[in-house]
Amino acid sequence: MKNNKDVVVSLQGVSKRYGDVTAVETLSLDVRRGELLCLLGPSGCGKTTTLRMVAGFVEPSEGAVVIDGRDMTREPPYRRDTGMVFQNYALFPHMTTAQNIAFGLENLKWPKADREKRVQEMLTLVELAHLSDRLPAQLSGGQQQRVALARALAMRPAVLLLDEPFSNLDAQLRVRMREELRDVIRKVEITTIFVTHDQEEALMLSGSHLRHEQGKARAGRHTSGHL
Ligand SMILES: Nc1ncnc2c1ncn2[C@@H]1O[C@H](COP(=O)(O)OP(=O)(O)OP(=O)(O)O)[C@@H](O)[C@H]1O
Repeated sequence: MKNNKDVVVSLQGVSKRYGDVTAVETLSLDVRRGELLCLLGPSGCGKTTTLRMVAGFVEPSEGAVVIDGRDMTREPPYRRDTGMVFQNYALFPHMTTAQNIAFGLENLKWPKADREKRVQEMLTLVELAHLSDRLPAQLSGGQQQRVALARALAMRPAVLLLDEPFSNLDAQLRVRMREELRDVIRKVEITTIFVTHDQEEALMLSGSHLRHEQGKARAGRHTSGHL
């Protein structure tokens, strides 16, 4: 039997409607601690909306979003203990690599020395220590993606959320970045939800731990299990 303490994210009958459009319909799923869940499906099937409901950027029309056992359905993003990497990275253009990574830490009541130490740890993790003073415009796409990942992980969130993070990269770099991301996720052992429309990407990232959510995101229509 599943131990509920192991469930980090639980979507319970979650729907989202925009007027006549139903983006997500009564979706229920659990993500356990340390699990990497790929949401895989064609454009428009509701993957991004699902991820945004977990992050708190979109409020469900129905259902509940439970994170670490607490009902977060009506809570704002900053209270949810999630870190998100967006398709376009959403880095602050006027801030250096180190400043971007430090951004979320400013709101924590950590001593300055601890914050600086954490930024250094993150720079090392994503191998960007030598580029810590560069602005995003002076970085390659892959490097920007790594800054976004480091920023999302810096606050030690319970859940890492990734929305097609490689979509702006060329094919060769995409493959390399997938491997890097998989290594980083393994190293920090973080619970992760990854959105993609690319089956190869989903398979490569989740390996033997693929839980496959394909087609329209609806309860009863998604298959779940390990491939
Ligand atoms: N703010 C919005 N207002 C109205 N309709 C929306 C809004 N956001 C999403 N939708 C609709 O909801 C459906 C699901 O969108 P969503 O972005 O979640 O899909 P997706 O699977 O992530 O697609 P993609 O892979 O293209 O990003 C689509 O039909 C979309 O047009």
